[in-house]
Amino acid sequence: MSLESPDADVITRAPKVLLHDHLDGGLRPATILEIADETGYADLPAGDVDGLARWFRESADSGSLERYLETFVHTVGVMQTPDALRRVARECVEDLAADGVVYAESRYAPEQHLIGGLALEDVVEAVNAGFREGERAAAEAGNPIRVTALLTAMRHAAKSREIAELAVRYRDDGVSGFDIAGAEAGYPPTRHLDAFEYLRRENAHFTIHAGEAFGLPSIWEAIQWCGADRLGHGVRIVDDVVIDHRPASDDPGAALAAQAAGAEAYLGLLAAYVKDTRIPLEMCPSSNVQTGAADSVARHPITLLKNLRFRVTVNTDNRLMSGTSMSREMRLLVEEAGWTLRDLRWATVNAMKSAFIPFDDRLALIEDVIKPRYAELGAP
Ligand SMILES: O=c1[nH]cnc2c1ncn2[C@@H]1O[C@H](CO)[C@@H](O)[C@H]1O
Ligand SMILES: [Zn+2]
Repeated sequence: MSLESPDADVITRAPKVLLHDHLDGGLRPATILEIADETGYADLPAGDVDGLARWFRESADSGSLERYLETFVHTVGVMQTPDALRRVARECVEDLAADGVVYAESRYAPEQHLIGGLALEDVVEAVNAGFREGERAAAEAGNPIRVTALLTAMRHAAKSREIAELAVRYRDDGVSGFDIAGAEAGYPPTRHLDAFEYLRRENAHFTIHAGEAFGLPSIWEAIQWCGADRLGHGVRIVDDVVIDHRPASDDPGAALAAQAAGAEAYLGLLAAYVKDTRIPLEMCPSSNVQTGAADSVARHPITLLKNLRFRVTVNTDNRLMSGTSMSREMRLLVEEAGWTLRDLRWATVNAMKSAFIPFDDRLALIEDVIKPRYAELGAP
């Protein structure tokens, strides 16, 4: 085993922190089939586990965020009863724990789970019950994990204020924050300013999907108008980084090589603000390759931003649509972008520092779990 290039086994054993994972993007294919059968959902595009898994991966591999998002119709379609929501949430926790995740924030949009007649509160309570069951099962299996929920509002809809109020109502019951998601182009974050201003008055936390399918204006609004604590993706911040007299986004591979060879990076005012105020970037390499926000993991801006010491974190986004896991995202970064075990530890500590749970809880996980377990793996 080498620190420079940790192998798959070491990566699986390493403690991980996951801030950006959609509950409705991480179902087990077998579970989708079983719930569809039980609830009479007849629209699934495949009738067997392998075929369904392949359909999600291939359909999400479209180069467009809008088409990628169309695949969620089937996961959301089978998440419309309390039993289904509880089961999906429990399995999510078990799957993350088995992959070495010790703390996760799992997000979903309650407003998308009302088709079967549930109230917003029913949705949150069913998911919370599943998370608690999953935590108990994981602890019994020897993989303790803590999971909190982020409530997402869909950016094309008009429910953000209501969902923000729901997040505040459940802040002492398993919900740690708020998010907006969905198609980015045409739906700027300021459309939901009322929700964000309300959350700030309530001293609540939120992240915003920004700088994924749309560039700097979206990131700027998310931070300077809305006051986001973190950025979902934020990859396009590289549009505001110049290396060798060219925006790093012109040719991310060349920019990375030039920076590694010693070329200075010049940050625009927005990039400097994001870096200087340590705004966490919830980066999701495989997802971005599928939606066309990056052309490969090797050339994904995450590595340049890590080298420039932005507060980078590694995330899965949608495990089902990307056929991925935290271990796989980390393995790809090691194998294709030269990340070391130290880099993985650094990103993990970054993520834990950036979580929406109280500071003392974050510190305890860093000092009592993450650092000692990385030390055992040989990364002091
Ligand atoms: O990468 C993404 N960008 C924007 N929206 C997303 C992404 N992944 C999932 N969702 C959207 O978030 C909803 C709630 O979880 C999902 O239903 C999907 O529509
Ligand atoms: Zn996302």
